[in-house]
Formats: sequence, structure tokens, C-alpha cells
Amino acid sequence: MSVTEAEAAPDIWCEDLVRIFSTEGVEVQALQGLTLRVERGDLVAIVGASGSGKSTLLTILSGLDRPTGGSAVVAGTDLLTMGRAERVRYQRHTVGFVWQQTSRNLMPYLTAAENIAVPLVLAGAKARAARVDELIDVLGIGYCRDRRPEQMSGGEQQRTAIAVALANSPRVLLADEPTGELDDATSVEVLEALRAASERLGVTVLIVTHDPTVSEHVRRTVQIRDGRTSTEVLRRTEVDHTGAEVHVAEEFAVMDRSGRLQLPADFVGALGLRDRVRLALETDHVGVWPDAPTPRPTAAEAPAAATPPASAPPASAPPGERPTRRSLRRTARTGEDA
Ligand SMILES: Nc1ncnc2c1ncn2[C@@H]1O[C@H](COP(=O)(O)OP(=O)(O)OP(=O)(O)O)[C@@H](O)[C@H]1O
Repeated sequence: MSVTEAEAAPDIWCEDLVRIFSTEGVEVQALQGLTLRVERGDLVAIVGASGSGKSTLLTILSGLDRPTGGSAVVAGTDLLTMGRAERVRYQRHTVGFVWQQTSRNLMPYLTAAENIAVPLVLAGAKARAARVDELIDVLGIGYCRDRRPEQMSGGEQQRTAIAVALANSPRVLLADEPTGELDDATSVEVLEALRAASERLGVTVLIVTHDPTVSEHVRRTVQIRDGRTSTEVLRRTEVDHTGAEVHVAEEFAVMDRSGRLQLPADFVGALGLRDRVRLALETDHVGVWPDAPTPRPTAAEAPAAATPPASAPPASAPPGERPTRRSLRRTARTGEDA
């Protein structure tokens, strides 16, 4: 790979990632062909219900676990093939980690500044004092510099933990429920600290969370369902015709290389889609209909489309009604393999 190619490569790239756990003869597919691409310097939240595979993904990306199959490359390191020595280097220099439990991130008998210096000492880094000062400034914890964790609030401890994780200048910062033990106001402080780290230090940040409010503080939220990325929400700020700033959130379904995508649960529920659905390829979108005999829709009733709602095409008739517009009709199965 040339230098230019390496610079253009995403910092996190997973394709068809599979992790199967076998316990007492029972297999659990925690990741079932997950695809994820995170560009350098991005700040992304991964959200999903309990058991959807978030922690499994994070444990693989942190180099603590190895996937069963697929591809996973982080900042140029292939996680499926890396050896033991490379793994130590990877965990020390390529990725930083912040855990949910504030107590797990910091040594209780050291001050904030001493905690931040620990990874620098272990890595034999030079100019340690200057790096500690820089991180204390970026995370806004100057007033906690000489305090031990028990003398800090949960939010201050997490901001110090972020500084510790960033000490050796990792390319990627992984945070597992970093606001899980915090109240709303303190959560916002921690999320803003992660955003500052991303913007001022150029680090790529991946936050795994249950907390729906986290999505409001990141540009991109990826939803995991049943071990696969299912939908993504992208947020941006626009200026409307009156000159006012408006926040726009657009939801997309994620499609893998084989063309598989998960319809959002509310789309499936709204039309009672189950087992098999009818598909129709239109010139600019794909229509999806229940398999059951469909009553003729009124003008106000639009069928579900597998394209993003924000750019949803005009309503079209169910299969069989306007044959001239259609070049392909199929029946597909919903459920596990849809
Ligand atoms: N070591 C393991 N052995 C067996 N099954 C496991 C193991 N780790 C995870 N699983 C299973 O894999 C699936 C995904 O688990 P995972 O912990 O990744 O989900 P999660 O989205 O992080 O959930 P939570 O939000 O509750 O932490 C679950 O069904 C879980 O029971």
C-alpha cells in the first residue's frame, strides 16, 4: 500500500465480521457478518439493544478477542492475522480504551497528572511533562491535576481516563459506555471532551452505548441489530432560507456487499411484513410489499421503500398494477436471512 493509499484508508474497516461463541456445545453468533467503515478523525456512536453484539465488536477492535471470520483492519493493522508482539504494540500505540466503570480506568493512589503519565512511562516516551500538560488542557481538567480519583467527580474521572487513553497518541479511541455511570449533565461534559479530543488531536473515536442522547452529540450513529449494522443516522447543520441554523438528521439502511439490508423494525411493524415480501425494482428505488393479497391502496397510502425515508420516491402501485414501469419482480424472505 502506498503512503497516499494508507492515508486514504479508513481507520476502522470491518467486512463480513463474524464471531461465534461455543459454550457447552451451544453456538451463539454474536456477530453475523457485520460491516463497518469509520474514516480517519470521525466521531461515531454505535448503538443497539442488549445482546446485539456491541461489546463483542469493541473487544475485537481493542485486540482483546479474535473474530471467527471476515475482515477487520484498524489503522492498517489486520486484526485477524496479527501476532502476539504486534498485538502488544497495537494495544499500546494504535488504540486507546475507556471503560464504563470509572474505577477501572484510573489507579486510585495516583493523581490525575500521574495517571496520565503512566502509559508514557511504560512506553519509554520522551517529553512526558509536555504531553501530560497538552492532554490536561484538551480535556479541561487543569483544576484536577493534583487530585486522586476519589477527590474527583465521575465526569472528571472519565475525562482523566480519556487523557490516559490518549497519552501514547493512539490513532483510534474506543469507549465502552463512557457515560453509563453518569447523570445527564455530566454525560454531556464527557461527550464534549471526546469531541474535543477528536477535533483537536485528530483521533478517530468510536463510542459504544445504550444511551440514546449520545447520538445527539455525534455526527454519525450506527445501529447494530442481531450482530449486523442495520441503520445509520447522519447529522449535519444547515442554514435555512431565513438564515437560521437547523439540525438535520437523515436515516440510512446499511447494505452489505451481498445486497443484504435490514428494514427498520418500525417499517416492518407498520406493514406487518413477515416471512416473505414482494420486491419490485423501479427505475430509482426498490419497492417492498407484504406477500398477503394486498387491497388496492388509496392515494394517501404509500408502500414501504427500501430507500432512505428522506429521499423516499413517490408512491408506486403494488406489483401487478402498472406492469410497464417494472423490469423485475421478486418475492424475498424476511427474518434471519433477509
Ligand atoms: N464469551 C461469550 N460466550 C458466549 N456467548 C457470548 C459471549 N460474549 C457474548 N456472548 C453472546 O453474544 C451476544 C452478543 O453479546 P454482546 O455482549 O456483544 O452484546 P451487547 O450488545 O454488548 O449487549 P449489552 O449492551 O447488554 O452489553 C449475546 O447473545 C451474548 O450472550
